[in-house]
Amino acid sequence: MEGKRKIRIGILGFGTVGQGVWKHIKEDRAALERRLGVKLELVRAAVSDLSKKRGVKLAKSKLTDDPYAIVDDPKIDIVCELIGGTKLARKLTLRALANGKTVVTANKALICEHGDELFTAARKEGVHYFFEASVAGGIPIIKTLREGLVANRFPLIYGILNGTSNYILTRMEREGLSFEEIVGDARDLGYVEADESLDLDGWDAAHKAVILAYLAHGKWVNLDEMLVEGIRNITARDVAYASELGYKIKLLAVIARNFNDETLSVRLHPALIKKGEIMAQVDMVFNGVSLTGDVVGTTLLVGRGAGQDATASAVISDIADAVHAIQGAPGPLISEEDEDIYRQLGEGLTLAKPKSVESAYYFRLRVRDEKGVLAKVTKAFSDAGLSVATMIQHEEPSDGSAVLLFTTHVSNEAAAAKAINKLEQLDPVIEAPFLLRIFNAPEM
Ligand SMILES: NC(=O)C1=CN([C@@H]2O[C@H](COP(=O)(O)OP(=O)(O)OC[C@H]3O[C@@H](n4cnc5c(N)ncnc54)[C@H](OP(=O)(O)O)[C@@H]3O)[C@@H](O)[C@H]2O)C=CC1
Ligand SMILES: N[C@@H](CCO)C(=O)O
Repeated sequence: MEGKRKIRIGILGFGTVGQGVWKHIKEDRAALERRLGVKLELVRAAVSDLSKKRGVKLAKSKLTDDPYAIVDDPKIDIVCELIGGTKLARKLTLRALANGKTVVTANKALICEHGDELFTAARKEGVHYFFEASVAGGIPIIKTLREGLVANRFPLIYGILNGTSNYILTRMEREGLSFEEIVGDARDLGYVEADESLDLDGWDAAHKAVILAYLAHGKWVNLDEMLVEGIRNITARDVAYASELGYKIKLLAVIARNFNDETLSVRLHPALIKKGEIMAQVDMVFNGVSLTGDVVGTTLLVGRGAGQDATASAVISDIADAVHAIQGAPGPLISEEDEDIYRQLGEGLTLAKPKSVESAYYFRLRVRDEKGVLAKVTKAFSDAGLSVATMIQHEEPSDGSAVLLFTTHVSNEAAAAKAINKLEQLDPVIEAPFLLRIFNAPEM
């Protein structure tokens, strides 16, 4: 392989991930250079506040508060966009690509919103845009999907794609705390997005689900066409109730394609999964992705989904691919820039309406503990078209109320919404009814 003897890297953003990338390239430079056959130079990193104290120390000359000094620097070959957000990051990425640089990113929000434009720009400029760290942190899911499992079509991909939510749900389960009591620790560990609603309201995992759906099925799904629900409304009691029923609560992305009627459904919501499932053992900051391919069967990948080191590992793997591409090696086996391949994958595919998505359900109701209440509640379920599978009652002697927990047989979102509406109107129901979906993983 011929090409440059030295590859120069500029980093946009020197926060959790940017510092991790810098630190590991510096610490592991000799081994990396041996493997890649080139020298690596970390040229500069851009930040917004030059005076901020940072864990990874840099000479003053290596930091700039002008990100354009990186994307416009003719000496820099690879730009790592680790700023986050979608406005400035988009501008800088387009500018770096237009300047002929290879760009590596961990920014799932940006790809979800502007992936098409950015892939087109990379294709036009004859460079690559790499994004392994954008989904599931350190798990090499992008490479697995487009290279290792290239022989497959995927009826089902599901998993835990947000480290922050999984960390919070795990500690709620283990320590009985509320999520407000735990989120600060997740922040300190560097898991939480600058805009934490991305993690807590499900958007971050939804962005990742959109990216996986595109890679597997060639279709960009708009977030407003998806069911997206985060973990904010889950109480420590729901976690305990779920446990009593034999389940754990996980924030799950589910990407299901029906190859008979060519519909695709992409959704993201907390779900009860049986404690015995391997996915239920994926705890703390770990993510898990289960891919069912028509050739391979089911493959499950588990690893750290957020945090400095795991994410740096994924970014550096992209830097290695970028070095190879710059040195003239062929690009990825199937790259997102091969738009024809992706167009063909998604041809004729329609998006299932969120209301038609099928699931079994868990309902929590607080009712006045009085005669006839159960009959009213079960009638509401049956009028909505839901069939009850199990029921548990917890008495609250302090105020004479009772908490009723129901699970249902498989139905759909339209029926579940109808049930909520009917239950809300019942006089003995004294608190907003709450539901969660139950996800029954297919046999492996
Ligand atoms: N943290 C994680 O575990 C993971 C994060 N990601 C993604 O990686 C990206 C970075 O995340 P993370 O490192 O956590 O974020 P941080 O908030 O820790 O870091 C962001 C960095 O960008 C810098 N920055 C922000 N605005 C500007 C600007 N206008 N000009 C120059 N620099 C700017 C900040 O500067 P300053 O330091 O001065 O404020 C900071 O150094 C995001 O897209 C995120 O979604 C992906 C996987 C895991
Ligand atoms: N905030 C994200 C970072 C990794 O993408 C998470 O918690 O999963």
